[in-house]
Parts: sequence; structure tokens; C-alpha cells
Amino acid sequence: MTDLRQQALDYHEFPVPGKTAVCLTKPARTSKDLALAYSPGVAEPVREIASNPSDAYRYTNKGNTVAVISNGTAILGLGNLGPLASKPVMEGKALLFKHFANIDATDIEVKHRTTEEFINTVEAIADTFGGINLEDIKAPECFEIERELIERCAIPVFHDDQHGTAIVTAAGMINALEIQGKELCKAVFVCMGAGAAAIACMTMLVKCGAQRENIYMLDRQGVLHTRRDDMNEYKQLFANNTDKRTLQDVIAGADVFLGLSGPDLLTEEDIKLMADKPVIFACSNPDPEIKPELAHATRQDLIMGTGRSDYPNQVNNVLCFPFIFRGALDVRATRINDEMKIAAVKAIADLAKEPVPDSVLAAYEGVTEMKFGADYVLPKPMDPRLLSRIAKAVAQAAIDSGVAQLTELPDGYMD
Ligand SMILES: NC(=O)C1=CN([C@@H]2O[C@H](COP(=O)(O)OP(=O)(O)OC[C@H]3O[C@@H](n4cnc5c(N)ncnc54)[C@H](OP(=O)(O)O)[C@@H]3O)[C@@H](O)[C@H]2O)C=CC1
Ligand SMILES: CC(=O)C(=O)O
Ligand SMILES: [Mg+2]
Repeated sequence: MTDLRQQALDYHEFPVPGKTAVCLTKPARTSKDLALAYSPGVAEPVREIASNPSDAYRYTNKGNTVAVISNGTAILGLGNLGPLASKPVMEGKALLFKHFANIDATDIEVKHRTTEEFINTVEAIADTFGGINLEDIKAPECFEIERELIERCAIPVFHDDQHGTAIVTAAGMINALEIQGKELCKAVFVCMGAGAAAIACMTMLVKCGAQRENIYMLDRQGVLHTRRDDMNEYKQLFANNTDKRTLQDVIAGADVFLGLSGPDLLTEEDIKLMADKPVIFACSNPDPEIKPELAHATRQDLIMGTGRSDYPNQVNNVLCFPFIFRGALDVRATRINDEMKIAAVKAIADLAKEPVPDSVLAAYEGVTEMKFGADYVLPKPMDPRLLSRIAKAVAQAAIDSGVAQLTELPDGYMD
């Protein structure tokens, strides 16, 4: 048993099992308190909400809550291990929502037979919450699930593995390519994986300026190409009219490798074939497509990122989801649209160029300097400025694009 394995199990088991609990925001000590909190007093907000549903934001915790919902079909890069096994990850997301953005998140693991049953289950409970963060639901079902739920729910529904990952990847990619002296619109991309995260990341990169014809994607069968007849409609959008079939065929001369697939799928020989000054984001969790030690030992001119906390350049949706929901909840956005996502990309990318506060350095043992460059293309999750920068940009974008129920930012918001 490795040290980290035992430490992780102990962390989850002691002093109480799990990572989250409920806390009270109102007194419940006296009979008067109970008469207000429960019967008879609770009847008053019930009547108010029955006659005006938006009063749920006024008298209940709805406006500061997010449901983190999974079916466990794509738990990190561990695969389809079922809803119950996904609970530690969902509790982990709830911990991050609370710690970084003071949002009260509840994890919900759904057992279901059909995609429709999952959608109906989530729709049925949606009004309880201010937002829904879908997590670790595999492609292609995730696309239909999210689309349907956005249609059916009056609150933001956001598949984190798609859009949280895409926002952070785009921010990191813009910065990494700038440092390498390359342009997004000219860069050649190889994306290993063609699932939830990969399709969303490449879609977002195209929105940010990457050229569709410069993108090669691969799944377990190899390169997505137009002569294949085994691809779903989402993969078809990224199929190229090409004779290239393997990773080795497409990685030769590529500027970027983006891994959203599984562990150890990229070799030293592969990265030797890439163009000068490549960018490698090997984002599979917990084990990346190539270990940073191996990549750095192979080439000196690359920028390397992973999804993990224990290497430089953590390309992980934790940099986005707590903060984008903070902004969306605070203006009661009914959805999280492209304008809000692009605002988040820009806020994250820009923050990486600013001097890093000492409090961030203190959270990273042994690190004495962090400065925009090859080992610092993205802000750190511990950076307290992420909250104000992303939430404010997102909330403003929600107002400007007409999906906020508030017409202006609250006075002094995030100042
Ligand atoms: N760093 C971050 O913030 C994030 C990282 N991720 C990581 O991305 C990975 C994928 O997650 P997600 O998109 O949600 O899962 P999905 O199940 O939706 O997609 C997985 C994709 O990876 C492909 N794949 C798996 N194994 C291989 C292989 N051996 N060779 C080629 N392709 C392979 C699958 O191919 P096929 O279609 O043929 O089955 C599929 O296209 C996970 O490792 C996850 O940890 C995800 C979200 C955020
Ligand atoms: C980070 C994350 O959401 C994942 O790996 O699935
Ligand atoms: Mg995930």
C-alpha cells in the first residue's frame, strides 16, 4: 500500500466518514426558535412561496445551493464504476464549491436504467436547488442529458466535465501558446479522447480561434476520420478527411497534445515527433497520458500541464466550476451561456499574468516563486482572486446577455 493511498483513505474515514456535513444558519435552541423554524412559523414562508415561487430565493437556501449529480459512468479516468463509487468525487466537488465559493453543494448519485429515467429524476428535483452541476457522466449520453435538462429546468445546468474543463483548458492553452510564441489560429492540435471533456474542449478552442481543420481527435479506434462508420454524431463533427489513422500519424509536427482519455497513452517517442516548442496538457485523472517527469526528460522545449495538484500547471475544472456558479447564482441566471463561459476563459487567462500573492505561494510547500511562464500558465486553485474575478465577469456577462433575473450587479459586488 503506498503512503498516499493510505493517507487518502484515512483522510476520507477520519475523524468522521466523508467530507461534508450540514450546518445550521438559524438558532434552534428555544421553543420560540422552534416555533419559527418549524411549526407553526414555517407555514408563513410556505404560503409565500406557494403564491410566488421566486420567494424560494428569499426564504430558503435555494439561491446558494448546487446539486452535484452523477451516475458514475465516467468517474475521473477510472471509467464506469457506478453511482455509489462516484460519491467520494461528488463529495469532493461539494467540498470545493464550499471552500472556494461558499456555495452549499449536495452530492446526488443516481441509479437509473435509461437516459430518460436519469433526465426525469434530475428534472423532478431541480427546483430544490439554485443550480445543477452534472459530473462524471460519460459521452455520448452526457450531451443529450445536458441538452434536455437545460430545456426543462429554470436554473443553470452545467456539465462540469464538458464546460468547466473546456474553459480552463482554453485559458491555459491561450497562455501556453503565447509563451511558446505560437498562434491559436495556426496551431495544430491532437486530442486523445473524443468523449465529454474532449469534444467540449475542442469546441471551445474553435470558438476561441483554433481552426477546425487543424484539429485531429482520437478515440479507442484511432483517428476520427470521414470514412469511419462507427462514430456518434458528436465525433462526426470532428472527423477529418484524412489518410492518417494512428496517434503517430497525427502527432508528427503537431503543436499541441491534449489528453482527455486515460493513463500512459502518450510515449516519449510520440512527443519527440511534435513540432518545436509544443504544449502538452495530459489531463486524465488521476494518471495523465504521460508523466511530467518523462515528458521533461524527453524534451526541454515543452510546456506541460496535468489535471493534478502535485505538478505545475494544473489544468483542472476546479479553476472554474465554483466560481462560474457563484456568478450565475448571484444574478439568478437561468442558464450558463457561451457569453458567460467566454468571460470565464478571459478572467482565468488574464489572472495568470498578474503577480501572485504570498498567500498562494504559502499553500505550495517548497515553491518560492510563481510567475507567468512555462511552469505557470494558469492561476492556482488557492488563488483568492479567482472568486471575485471569475464570478464578477460571469455575472456581468449573464446580465449583458439577458439570462440574469437581476438587472444589475448587487452594490459593491465582489469589490
Ligand atoms: N483535468 C480535468 O479537469 C478533467 C479531466 N478529465 C479526464 O478526461 C478523461 C475523460 O473523461 P470524460 O470525457 O468525462 O469521459 P468519457 O467517457 O466521456 O470519454 C472518454 C474518452 O476517452 C477515450 N479513451 C479512453 N481510453 C482510451 C484509449 N486507451 N485510447 C484512446 N481513447 C481512449 C474514449 O474513447 P471511446 O469514445 O472510443 O470510448 C472516450 O472518447 C478522464 O481521464 C478524466 O479524468 C475529465 C474532465 C476534467
Ligand atoms: C477533474 C474532473 O472532473 C475529472 O477528471 O473528471
Ligand atoms: Mg469530472
